[in-house]
Amino acid sequence: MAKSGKIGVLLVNLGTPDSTKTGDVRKYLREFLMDGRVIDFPFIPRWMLVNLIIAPFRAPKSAKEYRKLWTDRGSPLLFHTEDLKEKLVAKLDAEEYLVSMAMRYQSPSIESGLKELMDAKVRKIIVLPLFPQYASATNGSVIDKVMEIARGWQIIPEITFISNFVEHPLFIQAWEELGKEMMQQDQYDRYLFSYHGLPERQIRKGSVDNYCKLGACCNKYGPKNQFCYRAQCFHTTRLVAAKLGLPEDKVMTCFQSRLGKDPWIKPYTEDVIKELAEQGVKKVLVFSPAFVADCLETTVEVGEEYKEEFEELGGEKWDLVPSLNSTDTWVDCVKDLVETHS
Ligand SMILES: C=CC1=C(C)c2cc3[nH]c(cc4nc(cc5[nH]c(cc1n2)c(C)c5CCC(=O)O)C(CCC(=O)O)=C4C)c(C)c3C=C
Ligand SMILES: [Fe+2]
Ligand SMILES: [Fe+2]
Repeated sequence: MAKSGKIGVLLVNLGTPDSTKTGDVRKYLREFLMDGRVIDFPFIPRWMLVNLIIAPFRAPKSAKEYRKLWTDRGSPLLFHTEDLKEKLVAKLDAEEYLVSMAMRYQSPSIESGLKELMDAKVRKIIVLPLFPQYASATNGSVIDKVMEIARGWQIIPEITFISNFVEHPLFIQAWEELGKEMMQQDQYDRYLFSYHGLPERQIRKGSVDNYCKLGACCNKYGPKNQFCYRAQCFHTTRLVAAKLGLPEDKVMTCFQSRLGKDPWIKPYTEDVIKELAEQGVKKVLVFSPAFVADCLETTVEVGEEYKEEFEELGGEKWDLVPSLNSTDTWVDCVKDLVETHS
């Protein structure tokens, strides 16, 4: 029998507040941090921590940060994801594919993205969480949410989840091209790859047969640690650095954006900045390849706060490689991911 209907594609990024008002930032933080895959505590302690401590105290501070980031088009995370979707639509066969876009938290919701696809009676859905390295807090959470929604449908079409795309050649090439452009303009003493951090506990919980010890084990990426976020980050660094021909002793991987007092995966970006300054390093180029779109964590945290820290400690140049956003090679990467999972 001939197949009927298009293939639906759902692109999902993390989410961002609806505006920079403290109330909207608080609403966003509450939804985000009440996700049991993000703060992986039992419900009551999580509720108390989020609603009595983090949301009330962090919201005004975060709102200020978001004001530095906001543009005429709103939050970069959101508009870059919209641009990515539009460019993907232009490259895919319109007879075969229908693309929608959603945010895991706030708007547009995953419910609305899936509804658009289901209303068009798609025969299959491909879900692409826009996080290159798998983490339960991000990719896992998107998959969980889609399954929760699909549970309520009478007919559940075939659904394919793309778990991660850390090794996709076009993902690596897209970073190579952006890095090259920066390196044509200046020369650097060190190349820092700063990824979003995760609580160490979350890596241990996902470690198969207790393999991951959060040490040198993560320097290799293979079947035994294929879901280890830390190992995938180190692997990304190696692949991008090799493509750019960067000398091994000038490349470092580190982890940013810690929240709370529990240990997060190391080395911490703040510590590495201090070490570099102590060694007399003057010029640093920073990649943030856990993010596919510029956002608070790249533009403000890396591009402004870490830069200030480095310069206060004697550094002279701290440049951030812009994110993939909706650059051509990245759009080609997403197109290829969709077509190979069709
Ligand atoms: C690589 C992707 C991400 C992982 C893994 C991740 C884990 C994670 N994040 C928090 C807490 C916060 N993250 C915040 C912002 C934020 N996080 C990501 C991506 C990952 N998070 C992005 C793209 C953004 C930026 C969103 C934007 O609007 O630009 C924030 C909010 C900002 C702030 O108040 O500082 C928090 C809080 C935890 C706890 C966690 C893993 C457990
Ligand atoms: Fe985060
Ligand atoms: Fe590991």
